[in-house]
Amino acid sequence: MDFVNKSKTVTIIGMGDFGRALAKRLLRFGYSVTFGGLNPNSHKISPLDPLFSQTLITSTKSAIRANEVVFLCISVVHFQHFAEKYKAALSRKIVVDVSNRVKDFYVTNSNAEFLQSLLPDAIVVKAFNVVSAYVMEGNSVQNSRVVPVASNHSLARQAIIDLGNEAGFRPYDAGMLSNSGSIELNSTRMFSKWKVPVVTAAAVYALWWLFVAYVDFIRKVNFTWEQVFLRVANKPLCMTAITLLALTYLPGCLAAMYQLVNDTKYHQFPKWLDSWLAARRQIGLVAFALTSMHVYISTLLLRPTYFPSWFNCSGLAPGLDGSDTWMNWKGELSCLTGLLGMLAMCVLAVITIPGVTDSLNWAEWRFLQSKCGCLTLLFSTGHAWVMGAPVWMNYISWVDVLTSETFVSSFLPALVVVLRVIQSLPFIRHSLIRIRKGQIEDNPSLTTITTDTSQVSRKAPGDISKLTYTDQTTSLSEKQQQHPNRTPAQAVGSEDIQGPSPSSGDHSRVISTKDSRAQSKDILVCENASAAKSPRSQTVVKRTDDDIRVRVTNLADREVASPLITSGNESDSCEELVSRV
Ligand SMILES: NC(=O)C1=CN([C@@H]2O[C@H](COP(=O)(O)OP(=O)(O)OC[C@H]3O[C@@H](n4cnc5c(N)ncnc54)[C@H](OP(=O)(O)O)[C@@H]3O)[C@@H](O)[C@H]2O)C=CC1
Ligand SMILES: [Cu+2]
Repeated sequence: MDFVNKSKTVTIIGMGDFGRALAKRLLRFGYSVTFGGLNPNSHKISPLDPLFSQTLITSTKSAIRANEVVFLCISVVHFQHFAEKYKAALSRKIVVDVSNRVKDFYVTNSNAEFLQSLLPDAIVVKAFNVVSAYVMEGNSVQNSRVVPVASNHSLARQAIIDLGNEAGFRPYDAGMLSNSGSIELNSTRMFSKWKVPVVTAAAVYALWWLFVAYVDFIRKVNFTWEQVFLRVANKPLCMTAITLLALTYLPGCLAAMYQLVNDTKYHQFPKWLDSWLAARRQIGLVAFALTSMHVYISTLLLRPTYFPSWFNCSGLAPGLDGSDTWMNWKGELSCLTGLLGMLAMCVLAVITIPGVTDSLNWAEWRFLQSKCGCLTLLFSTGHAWVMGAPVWMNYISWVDVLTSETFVSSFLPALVVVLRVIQSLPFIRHSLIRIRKGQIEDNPSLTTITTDTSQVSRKAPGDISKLTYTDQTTSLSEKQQQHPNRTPAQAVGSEDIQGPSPSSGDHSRVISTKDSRAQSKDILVCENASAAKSPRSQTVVKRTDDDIRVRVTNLADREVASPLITSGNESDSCEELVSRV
């Protein structure tokens, strides 16, 4: 079987929306397509479309025979019927399963594994199910979709990755077919990363609403009910935005504190902190959306009757049109701090757009994230304080202060600012830099193992967030999502951790563990799992029949080591670890 598809010919079974869109994309990139369908004579392919003029449309059987690579663009519901009929013809062919889950049609594990069980002699590859027919058909290949490709056969997987690359996608090796379950789930699960941030925002907004209702309608009556839609609703909106902003930067401070307390970056964060770090991007974007709304509403209402303390008036005959009023320092400074905060937030939001993220190098991205984040917090807190501080001075009791909306809502952001200032003090900063560098003295017994994904069940990018990272203030899962072609190790700039690699496109999962028996600077080499040799050699590469390999290294390579995922015990030796992997 020729896995290098030099002839650039493929078969597509199913002339529905997806099959046609896929054919168009492949034809555009120089492939020849043979279509096979149930009814080759009644299909929706327009003979007038010049793209399809050279396309052969034939019976399913002839189409399968025509090429080594067969895209199966039919619903999973028809798999069984299809397989029964064409099992023999598909023997030793690469069958690409593009299907997504169908409600009420139950399959164990995944559609792809179901198909593989129906076609045991074929090589099933899961790919392209994350791309919609609409996107597939589109002309634009800029920012094209990241496509996970999974199969039990590494050469077939590579052939489809090559094809995806040629067709303008960003395919990546997603390991074994057993990972198709999460690939299929990730492509149909709705807004899974947004649920917690949105629910948190709604809960915070509801709490601030209750607070505002108590302060402005029960404790004192400051507004009429007619103003609840904009003027009053704008208050909890602003308070929620600033709280979410603080919640975006607080976990970074907590992570730094955790590292300082443990004096190492190689301790796993608690699970809640891990999830919180991974959700920062979404929380920040929700904060940005609410801030934008707050700015629009405030601009609509910006007049002396709504914000009397922001304006001076001549005092003679205040006109209804505000013609004899002008903004005082408080009004001007509130607006300025608010707008500067919004500007910094816009920069933060823009750099989360994948195209922009890709155009920045790691240093630029980190600089903007960190500095604009700090500025946003400072300006937003300043905005609340400019509005509130002149009033706080006149308060006589603590109850007044504690029922001040500006004071209460700016408490958390101010705390984050203070934490960040403390963490930037020279002696604390140096400790953090030392810890994050992962110096050898840190933990001289540390061992890192990388394994090829075909060995361990590799997670799709969405699931990589479940692995631990200790990457300064930036979550690995975040960078992994932004650079899905990088392995977790690569995501922190450790390209060479994989050592001598026969196929550079392979992705690795990094597992760390402690090896109390490994001596510092000793690296264990094993040509295969059962022959762990000298503890003073250079690299560990295990190759079995296919492409499975393991590399064990110790702290001599640690400056390129990735954030760590714990597996194994204190007492495990390298040999045991290798044999277990
Ligand atoms: N549409 C999309 O955006 C996406 C679709 N997918 C997946 O792609 C697959 C196809 O989807 P889509 O194109 O939208 O569906 P359609 O219903 O538009 O097309 C399905 C096609 O499959 C044909 N077909 C059904 N059974 C067989 C069979 N036994 N042999 C040959 N052909 C058969 C149908 O033929 P006939 O018309 O004669 O019944 C029809 O042309 C699905 O598994 C879906 O999950 C994945 C990602 C996105
Ligand atoms: Cu405001």
